[in-house]
Amino acid sequence: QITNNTLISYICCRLKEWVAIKSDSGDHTKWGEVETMLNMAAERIKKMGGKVELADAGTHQLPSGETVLLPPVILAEFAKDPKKATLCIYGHVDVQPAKMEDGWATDPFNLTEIKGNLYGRGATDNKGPVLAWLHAVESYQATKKEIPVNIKLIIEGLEEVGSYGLFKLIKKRRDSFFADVDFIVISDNVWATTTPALTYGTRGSSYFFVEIEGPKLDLHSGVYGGSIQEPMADLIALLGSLLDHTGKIQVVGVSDDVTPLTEDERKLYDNISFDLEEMKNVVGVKHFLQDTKEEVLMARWRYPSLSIHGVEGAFSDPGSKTIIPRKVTGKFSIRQVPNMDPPDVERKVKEHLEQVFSTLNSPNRLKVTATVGAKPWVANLQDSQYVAGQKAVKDVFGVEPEFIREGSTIPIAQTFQEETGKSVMMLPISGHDDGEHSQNEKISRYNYIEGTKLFAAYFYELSLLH
Ligand SMILES: CC(C)C[C@H](NC(=O)CN)C(=O)O
Repeated sequence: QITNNTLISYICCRLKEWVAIKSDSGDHTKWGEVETMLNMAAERIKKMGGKVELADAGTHQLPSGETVLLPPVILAEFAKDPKKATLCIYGHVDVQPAKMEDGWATDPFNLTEIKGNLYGRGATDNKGPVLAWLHAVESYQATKKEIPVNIKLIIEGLEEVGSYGLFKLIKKRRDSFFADVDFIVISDNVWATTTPALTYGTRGSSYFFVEIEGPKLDLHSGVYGGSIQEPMADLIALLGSLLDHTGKIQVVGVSDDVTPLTEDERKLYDNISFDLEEMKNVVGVKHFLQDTKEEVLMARWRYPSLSIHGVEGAFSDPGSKTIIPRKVTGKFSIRQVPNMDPPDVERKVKEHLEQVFSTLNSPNRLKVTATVGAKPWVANLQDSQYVAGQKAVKDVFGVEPEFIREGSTIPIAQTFQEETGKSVMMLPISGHDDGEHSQNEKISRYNYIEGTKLFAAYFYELSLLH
């Protein structure tokens, strides 16, 4: 007889094993770890009786021009009953980079429980939720209950860099793997508050590399300083031209196509129990750029934003070094919303940077590369999946879910909807303070376990729609 506590320890141990794999997809030289993680997930699904294919995702050209082989994508399915609806679950097992030196309180790759929270890179984004889906399937198997829907899985290892190869794979498998799929569900985002939520929109994203190349070598600033135009100074001028102090993007025309806010949409914000003061404490800021709850949420979810992420090649170690770096690459991204179009945004950004660069009269070389190019996604709230999701939340948590959008990007969401023509819903189980991509990312035991129950209930509620 297995007790509840033993079972919970067991599923937390599984998350510990998954978090221990450093499947950071940001650096292509480390994609071996991503493959290890995919193989581990594939083995787990096989042990559960699933049929697994590690589908070839093709190749990808890096900004450097080098072509690399992509890690495979897991396409899996459990026994099929033609009388039941088929649900396809999407998730990813790659993670963002993480280092102790970034300011983690515990080793990011050693899942550590503190006061009911499980800390580790990928705990919430997205290894925890992927395992929760598998555990929901296993809960039916272990209790010898028929799973009320047919289950398919698509699990990738490059979501955090823009899902390279996945767009083509979905097109290729539209009439085979996806032909009998009725619903697609994704759990790769967070609640807005402590109330469970159903997500009906995510922002898209384009990621930019701005390279400035100057002298042949890094130079001594005492010897050459004052006599050459420094790449870093050019880059700072370019990066500084992108945003004003109110957060408004300065690239001409970039925000022109944003869908206007309707009264119906505005009303959706009234019922969200988002507390501005609490959120200020969670992130540690004195104030947001906007004043009201609605304005802050809209800025995060339904308007575009530009963020500057880093500079490669600049001196960034502790201590001082009197160097003029020869080549620096600035990195920033623009989150996009309906009806913005990533290729159009990318063209406007390149034109803007070239125009500003021309005013610097610099002898240095400018190169701008755009990657990701992920479209925003918005669902129809009348979609029947939302009825099933709403009921499942009520079954498990005893409350009505909040209907929210999400500021981050699930690159493949819109492609799923466009290419397969199937209904897509996001059913998050991650907490609003889980710190995706940040130091001390975590998932609470509560969300991990109750989230598993939510997924099991969702299978049941979905089957009632069919
Ligand atoms: C394209 C991005 C890197 C994708 C990434 N997605 C998530 O974090 C989803 N949880 C993002 O930065 O939005």
